[in-house]
Amino acid sequence: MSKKVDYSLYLVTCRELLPPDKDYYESLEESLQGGVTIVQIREKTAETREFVEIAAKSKVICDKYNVPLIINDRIDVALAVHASGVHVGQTDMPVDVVKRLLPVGSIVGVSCNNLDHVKTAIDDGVDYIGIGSVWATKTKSLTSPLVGVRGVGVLLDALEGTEIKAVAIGGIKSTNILRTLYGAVSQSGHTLDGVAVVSDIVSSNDPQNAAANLSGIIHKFKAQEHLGPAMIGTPLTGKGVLRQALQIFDAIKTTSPLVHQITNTVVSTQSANITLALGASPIMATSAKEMQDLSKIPGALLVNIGTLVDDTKEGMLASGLYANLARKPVVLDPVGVGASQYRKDAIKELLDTWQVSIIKGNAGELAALSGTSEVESKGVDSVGDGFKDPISFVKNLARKERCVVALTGKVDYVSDGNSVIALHNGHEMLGRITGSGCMVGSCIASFCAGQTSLPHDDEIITRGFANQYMLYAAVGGITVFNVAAEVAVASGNVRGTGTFLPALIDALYHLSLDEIVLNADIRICT
Ligand SMILES: Cc1ncc(COP(=O)(O)OP(=O)(O)O)c(N)n1
Ligand SMILES: Cc1nc(C(=O)O)sc1CCOP(=O)(O)O
Repeated sequence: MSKKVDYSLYLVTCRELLPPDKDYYESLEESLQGGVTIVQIREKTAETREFVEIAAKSKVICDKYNVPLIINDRIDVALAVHASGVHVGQTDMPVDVVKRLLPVGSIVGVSCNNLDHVKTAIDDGVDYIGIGSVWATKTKSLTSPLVGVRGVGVLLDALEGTEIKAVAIGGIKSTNILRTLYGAVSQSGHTLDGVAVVSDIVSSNDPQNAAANLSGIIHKFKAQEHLGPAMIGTPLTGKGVLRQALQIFDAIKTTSPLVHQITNTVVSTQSANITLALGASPIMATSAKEMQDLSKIPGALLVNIGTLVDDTKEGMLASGLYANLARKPVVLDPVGVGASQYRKDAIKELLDTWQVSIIKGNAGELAALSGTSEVESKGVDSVGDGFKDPISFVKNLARKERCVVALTGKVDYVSDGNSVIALHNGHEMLGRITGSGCMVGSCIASFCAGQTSLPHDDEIITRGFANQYMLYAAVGGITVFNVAAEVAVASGNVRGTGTFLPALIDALYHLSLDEIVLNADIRICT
């Protein structure tokens, strides 16, 4: 039976990281006052006597706050101070020996970096596992590969059906804790029981505040967790979704929100023009150096990897992180992700670094992103007829990535992990010009920016970055673009692909609410 332990904010101590003049015990007590729920004493250089002395004094402080004290590696020290348990690594004393030596009821935790470690930990019957390192860290030199946020989810899968708890460790700080909590999720929706932190608390001059900051984020996350991946409470209707999308369309026209777009060099100009035609305002900055400043102004961020280079990737990584911190929606267009290992690695890094609100891609791109070979791609194009069951595919991917997913094709499918909506508008001319998919991304991002001026249901918006409007934003962005294509061709001004693009921009510029209502074909699948 698992012991009742609150693993949510797990402090691992490190005297070497204390700020100059900061007393170790003072720092520990302040951390506890800030909301640390479990403490591990990790002394890598102390002599045994000193270790025992530190552990004994720390135990008195932890007892005052009714917080369990764990000892790193040293069973003798744990026994000497009557600690609540021990944490061991893969090369430390084997768990069965640890369990034999410690009093019954002691907490035993083990470090895990891969699936084999987790399987052994299950067989050994540990109480919790420490999964790491999730992010890069300067606190210790790592000998195993980084797990990455989404990699933690894979290890959580292996814990299904057990009562073993899991914390993530390594490089976790206030700037990435939300992504860590959100992104580390098993296929059935299990999330971390907590996060273990060293430097973000220990090296702070104000550890109480540092811990309180982390604790606040964890509690908010845990409070929303039971709400599950679904973002819309009431059953959807095609008309209802259209009404919401039109509301955003109207908001774009009246507020002209700024949309930050880091896109590819092939489509940059036409993406900016399509954004302007819709009524929003584009900003196409790419340098990592200005991302913090820029995150404050735009209503949404679009990241499109069509012509990815290392410098732009740095900008993308930074922009998403700052957008997350500013709670601005992030739209990801994984253009041609299946084409090269470089793109696959980049998408993994981006999705491990920030929480995305909407992922939009064709069947080949989304297949590559999700790791299935069901649909192949050729360059940036999808090959073949797409997924056998696109409805289940988008729903599952939305649940896995905790965002809205838009699968584009002859019919477009949009899901928030609960509902799936099929969009039947569009024209075959869109497939004959370059960048139509990228322009759809700009339209979706404009809708994401447009929704910020609308009144939000507080309870639902706090579910994360993908609030209830994200589904409508994806539907709205795709629908207006596709309806504009139909209107452009019907106008009689299109003589070929050369005249189609300006006619499309014109049609979008003049598109009225009535035209959208008349033409939009939005169907609820589930
Ligand atoms: C909660 C938690 N997880 C992992 C570790 C790492 O432990 P270990 O592998 O034993 O490495 P060292 O801490 O000994 O460097 C941990 N301490 N706590
Ligand atoms: C102690 C430890 N164990 C790790 C593992 O991967 O098992 S990473 C790590 C250090 C974590 O420190 P910080 O929060 O400062 O990054």
